[in-house]
Amino acid sequence: MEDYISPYNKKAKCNFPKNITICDTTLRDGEQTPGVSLSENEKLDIAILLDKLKIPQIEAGFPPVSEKEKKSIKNIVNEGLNSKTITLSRAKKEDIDASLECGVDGTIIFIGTSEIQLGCKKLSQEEVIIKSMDIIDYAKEHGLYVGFSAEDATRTDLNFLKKIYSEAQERKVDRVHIADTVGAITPQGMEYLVKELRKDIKIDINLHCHNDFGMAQQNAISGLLAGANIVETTINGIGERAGNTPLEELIMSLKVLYGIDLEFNTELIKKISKTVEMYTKIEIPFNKPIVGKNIFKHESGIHVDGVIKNPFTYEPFSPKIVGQERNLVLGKHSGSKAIKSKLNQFGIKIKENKIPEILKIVKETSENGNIINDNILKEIVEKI
Ligand SMILES: CC(=O)SCCNC(=O)CCNC(=O)[C@H](O)C(C)(C)COP(=O)(O)OP(=O)(O)OC[C@H]1O[C@@H](n2cnc3c(N)ncnc32)[C@H](O)[C@@H]1OP(=O)(O)O
Ligand SMILES: O=C(O)CCC(=O)C(=O)O
Repeated sequence: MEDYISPYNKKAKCNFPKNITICDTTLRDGEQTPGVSLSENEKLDIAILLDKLKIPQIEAGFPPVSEKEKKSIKNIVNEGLNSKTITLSRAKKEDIDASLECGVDGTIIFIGTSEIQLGCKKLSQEEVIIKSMDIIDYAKEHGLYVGFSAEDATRTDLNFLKKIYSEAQERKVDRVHIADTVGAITPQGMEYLVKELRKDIKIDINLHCHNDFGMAQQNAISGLLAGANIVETTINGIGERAGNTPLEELIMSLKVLYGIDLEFNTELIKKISKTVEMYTKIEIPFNKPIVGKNIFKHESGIHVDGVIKNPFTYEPFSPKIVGQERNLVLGKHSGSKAIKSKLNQFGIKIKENKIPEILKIVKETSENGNIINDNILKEIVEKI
């Protein structure tokens, strides 16, 4: 693989579990982004791209939302993808029935467990255990792969959390979810919590991290290092409020920085990111790690000179790994090498002593608030 990262990464001891996997929830939590409503075809397109990327599990939706939502989930199931399809369910039999009707492989049963959630729903801890175990039994009896999510787990009393996860484990759920529902935990808090839970919980632990403080990815990595082994992600990090752990950032950090290659087809990342941007109408910030349009774009003269000589002077990995392209642009911060490189690209031959003149006009044009596109550069050259 083409990259050039810090040699100190390997010096630090990082004991990741062997069986890390990803469940992508773009089509469920991602779609909960206010204002987003994906059509059946759009959902199917995204699911197909996730499958091509080789994401093992797709959370395809939340069936009780509407008849159309159920139809979208059924369409994805009927596509016969390699990725497993799962849904979200409340602790209600009707939700499990709806998931069964959709024909998915599994479902995640969630219920609020923190004091604030229990208070709002007027439920005691005991009632929550009884309610959720009943539904877990029901879902398991009907052959579903079952995840149990303690909603707001990171603000839930630890003894209660251990108790409810242990009961779920006894009922043979396939995994438990630590939902950091409002992004309220730190990476160190997540490490502590996962290590505590790992004393009792031997099944898969899934991390559902929200990004309210920009910590979602760090929390996921910290949780994995502490012994959790599944992360829920969304493309472009969309989702409730500040969103979820971004799929592209997590898998590329694991692959490039930590050397954990989950064998995804990462060259499809830019395509899937653009598709989600187009369908959700949520613009990707220009500086969004991995997929933003500035990630492999260089204007500063010293950087352009470096990148021309060796791209790894100012890039940690090669754009083609994620389906991006390198882009050298001209502006106020350009140097002569950038001008020469652009002229070469256009096959324009010009005397060496004219380059400073062109550079001066390029800088002035940019400082006057204009973008120097290819045509403007050609006009400048013609003038000279
Ligand atoms: C943390 C998460 O992201 S959880 C997922 C959140 N996603 C969504 O809410 C998106 C989809 N939601 C919807 O389409 C609707 O809210 C529906 C169809 C699910 C429910 O609609 P309504 O029946 O009209 O209920 P409404 O949304 O107003 O209120 C939620 C109800 O669900 C109950 N509820 C919330 N969580 C759960 C749960 N895990 N198990 C059982 N009931 C629950 C609430 O207590 C409330 O019940 P109440 O009416 O007795 O007070
Ligand atoms: O854990 C999950 O997958 C569902 C819960 C959730 O979406 C949340 O708490 O934010």
